[in-house]
Amino acid sequence: MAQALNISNASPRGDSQRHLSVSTSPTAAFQSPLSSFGGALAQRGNPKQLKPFNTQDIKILLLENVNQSGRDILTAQGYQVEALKTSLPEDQLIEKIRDVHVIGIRSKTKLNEKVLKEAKNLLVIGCFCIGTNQVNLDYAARHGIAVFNSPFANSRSVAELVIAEIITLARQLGDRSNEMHRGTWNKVSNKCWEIRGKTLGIVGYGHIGSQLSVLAEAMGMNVIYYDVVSLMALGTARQVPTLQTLLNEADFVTLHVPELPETKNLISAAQLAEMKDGSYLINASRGTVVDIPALINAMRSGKIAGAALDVFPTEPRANGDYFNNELNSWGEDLRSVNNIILTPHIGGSTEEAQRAIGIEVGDALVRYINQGVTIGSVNMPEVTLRSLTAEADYARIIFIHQNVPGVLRRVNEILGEHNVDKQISDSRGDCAYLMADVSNVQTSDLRDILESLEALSSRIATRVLY
Ligand SMILES: NC(=O)c1ccc[n+]([C@@H]2O[C@H](COP(=O)([O-])OP(=O)(O)OC[C@H]3O[C@@H](n4cnc5c(N)ncnc54)[C@H](O)[C@@H]3O)[C@@H](O)[C@H]2O)c1
Ligand SMILES: O=C(O)CC[C@@H](O)C(=O)O
Repeated sequence: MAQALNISNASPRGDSQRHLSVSTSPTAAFQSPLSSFGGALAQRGNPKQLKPFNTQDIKILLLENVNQSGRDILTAQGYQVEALKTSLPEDQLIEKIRDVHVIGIRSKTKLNEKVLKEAKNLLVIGCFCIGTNQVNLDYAARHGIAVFNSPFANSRSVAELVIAEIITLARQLGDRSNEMHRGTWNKVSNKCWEIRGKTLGIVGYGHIGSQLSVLAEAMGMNVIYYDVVSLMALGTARQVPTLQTLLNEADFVTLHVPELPETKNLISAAQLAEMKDGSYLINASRGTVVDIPALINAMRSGKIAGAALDVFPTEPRANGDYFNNELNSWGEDLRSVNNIILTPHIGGSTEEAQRAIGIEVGDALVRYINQGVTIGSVNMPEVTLRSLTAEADYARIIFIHQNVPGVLRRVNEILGEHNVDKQISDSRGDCAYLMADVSNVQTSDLRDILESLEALSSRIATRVLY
């Protein structure tokens, strides 16, 4: 089995050095020729396996109860996988992240600059969810750390939850059920409605919003939507030109936008005032999108007849933790309002969605670790090459570098002395990714190539796979 992987990674400022030569240990510096280069894996006629390292040296930390499907894919590769059920407090996260090559998270773990600065060996981050707002994507790209997510595997689950919430709010089911649990019979129809013929206003008509549109029409609702880009309407839905138009016309407003500076408090006192009297608000996007104290006021005044919140600006770290004023200053006020459904960020939490996410992100991580393929990355250019042929003396060179003029000329000077079979290069923002498959290279050639590439001032990270 081929055995040596060299990954070295330095920040553009040169303040961190990361070397990985895992014929013995992932943290040992690269020194020796790649001893088993062109070994048993290279069989003529089959695609070559780009797994030139001892897979058991790759250390992976999975947090927040990543689904078994993802864990299985990673452990089947032979990687060392540690899986924890919760997120970690920042100090413990920093301790752990220093040691690992891969981290898998969901929505709670904040991989900000402070944490990522400590992640000297980190190659890749897997977000086992849709949202990637919890990761500093630019910092990661500038340090050669690719980030992957699962862009739509839980969209249907969220859309179904919202349908359930629309009916639950329209019929005040939460309050009736709570009363029965307390032993009180309260048979009322006052301000309980059918949803047929009502207007649903969808803010953000992406993967979730558009799924929801189809389901809502099947229930007899009229659908309007507002999005910052012009998007094809499904069914008989209608795009409206402004958020205000949507708020003025909708009986139910549901939010499906990403967490961005522009979506912070997208719904605050002024927007709630624009909504129809007795209308409903649903937020299963991100907690920062709604100004919750303003919502509490609007519900207490009767302006808003009901709300469903699945996401909150600050969410507890683990199951069993309290949702109270220590977490968010308005926690107890929110809990006291009538006809409000509060759920613990479970929009995407179904068996189907979590299993699909585990497979999608697990596969993307394996492809990146073993082959350097970035298809699906949310912070790096998306680059792939077909598999190497099974020749013994082929290698794949990966050069992640700053996107500045003149780099390709320098790289081509280095690689130009060898037989480059295929090469691809792409850039995204400040980061560029070059992948080249070279043939007829000996181990001494590879060492020279590596040393020359690493000497380039534009270098962020260099990998050789063979
Ligand atoms: N509650 C959950 O468990 C759960 C599950 C999945 C996703 N989410 C959240 O839902 C969000 C939406 O998911 P998606 O898959 O539909 O995303 P998406 O990227 O497919 O769609 C988002 C849409 O919002 C639009 N948009 C962006 N800024 C806007 C603005 N200011 N005003 C109006 N429209 C705007 C975009 O143009 C896009 O069409 C995710 O970013 C994630 O944060 C939550
Ligand atoms: O599973 C999670 O923690 C996040 C779910 C959802 O918000 C997502 O972004 O996919």
